[in-house]
Amino acid sequence: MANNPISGLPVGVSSETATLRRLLIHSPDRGLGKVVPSKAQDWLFEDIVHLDTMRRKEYDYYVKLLLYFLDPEKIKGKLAEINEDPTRSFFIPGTEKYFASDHVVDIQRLLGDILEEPNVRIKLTAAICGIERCSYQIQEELHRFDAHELARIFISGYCSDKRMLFAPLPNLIFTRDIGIVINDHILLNKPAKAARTRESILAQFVFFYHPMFANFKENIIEIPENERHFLLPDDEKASDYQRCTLEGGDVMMVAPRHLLIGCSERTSIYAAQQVMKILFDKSVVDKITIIKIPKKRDYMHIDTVFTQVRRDVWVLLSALARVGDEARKKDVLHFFAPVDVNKEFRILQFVKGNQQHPREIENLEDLLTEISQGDLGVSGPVRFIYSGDNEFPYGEREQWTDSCNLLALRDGVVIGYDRNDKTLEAFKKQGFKVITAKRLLEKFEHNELAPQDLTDTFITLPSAELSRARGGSHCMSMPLLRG
Ligand SMILES: NC(=[NH2+])NCCC[C@H](N)C(=O)O
Repeated sequence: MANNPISGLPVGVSSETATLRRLLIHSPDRGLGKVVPSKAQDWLFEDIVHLDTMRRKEYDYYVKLLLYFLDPEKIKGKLAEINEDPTRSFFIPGTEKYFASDHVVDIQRLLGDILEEPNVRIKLTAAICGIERCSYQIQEELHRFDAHELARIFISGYCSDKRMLFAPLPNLIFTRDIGIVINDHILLNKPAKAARTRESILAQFVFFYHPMFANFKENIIEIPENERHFLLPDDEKASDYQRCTLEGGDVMMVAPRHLLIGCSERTSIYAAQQVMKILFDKSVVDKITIIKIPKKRDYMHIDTVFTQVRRDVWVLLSALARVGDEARKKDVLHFFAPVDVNKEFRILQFVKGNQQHPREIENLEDLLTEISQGDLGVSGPVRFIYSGDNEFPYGEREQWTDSCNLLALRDGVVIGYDRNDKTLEAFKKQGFKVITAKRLLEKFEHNELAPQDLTDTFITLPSAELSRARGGSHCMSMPLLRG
């Protein structure tokens, strides 16, 4: 492989808030600018986006922040030059000025690397052309492109000669969903939505063929399908007990031996069971808690409903929590409410060796308190910050724009969207400092502050365009190494 691809680096995630050292991301690519209104919803966006704004004024800040925290040498002192470059070449894998960090890694770069190998290129081209039903002629034409351009085509569907060969992958920016590092294992997803199928083929090739994961090949887990899966009705019509789908936003590595799996619109109970069996058999974890949430577009994955901020602080949506439940029970109407509303939310905890006797946990706060105190050794109280400060109607409004979907750079230092005002107020009330990404980067660049000095801080990311894609900073990250 040319250009010295990164090889054999460590992989390991055992918590949600230990210092983030390496992660997989994907900068919005040209495919996002090709989404047409009639397909936006099918492609899991609520609207079309303005690509240039999304990149320059929003996502690029995310990358700059990540670099400052994880790989400062790549960025320190260069901010003005980067900001002034109209080509954004610093952010584009395969170009001369690309930041090429081994800590903040764009999956597009890894894809470009593996496509340098003739054997991989032939196999992957055939696989993509197969699922996208390309003609033989197109398959032949694709061999003309160099590796990095081919990676761009596979991701964006768009060819530099202005042809669209197949649909873009606008959701690849949500790298969280393609796979999950569970201790020293990597679990690959099985997407529920057709719009995300090509993503998982690309991910499968990257994890199996890129030298970066060479030492982990034995530790890559693919979820076995239902033996009779080919008899099941198409997509979502199959029942939760037969269909095998799982997306990374539903899997949270909260403590070294404890994994959470959400069963949701995207992750089926069947898949959760398969994963539990494999992880217990391999002894990767000892405890798995399954959180069943209503299958609703707004909830999608469990990480849209809660994420961890600090060992003893969590942000969550009250509607699915004890607080919301207590509020509902204050009047008598709940006696008449459709039973399924409550039944759709359930928490069951399974312990290795005793899977037949799961323990029911009544609400989210109890579970999260147990994790903080029982698994992570917190001795004091555990605090909860509610979306929209639990004030009607801001809880739901702000959850919709990812108030509960935060990425911890380290314990207590998180990145989230700037638009969720009430949630930000709630963070301030709990003693968190709030600072914009832009301001923070200026302070870093002028040596007024260093990343390691920050404590209890919420860094806000501009989000007018990004939030239309229905995912926040937690979704936009696949941590590879923490701690
Ligand atoms: N982990 C997450 N919550 N990811 C959000 C993914 C959003 C994306 N538009 C989808 O619907 O698939």
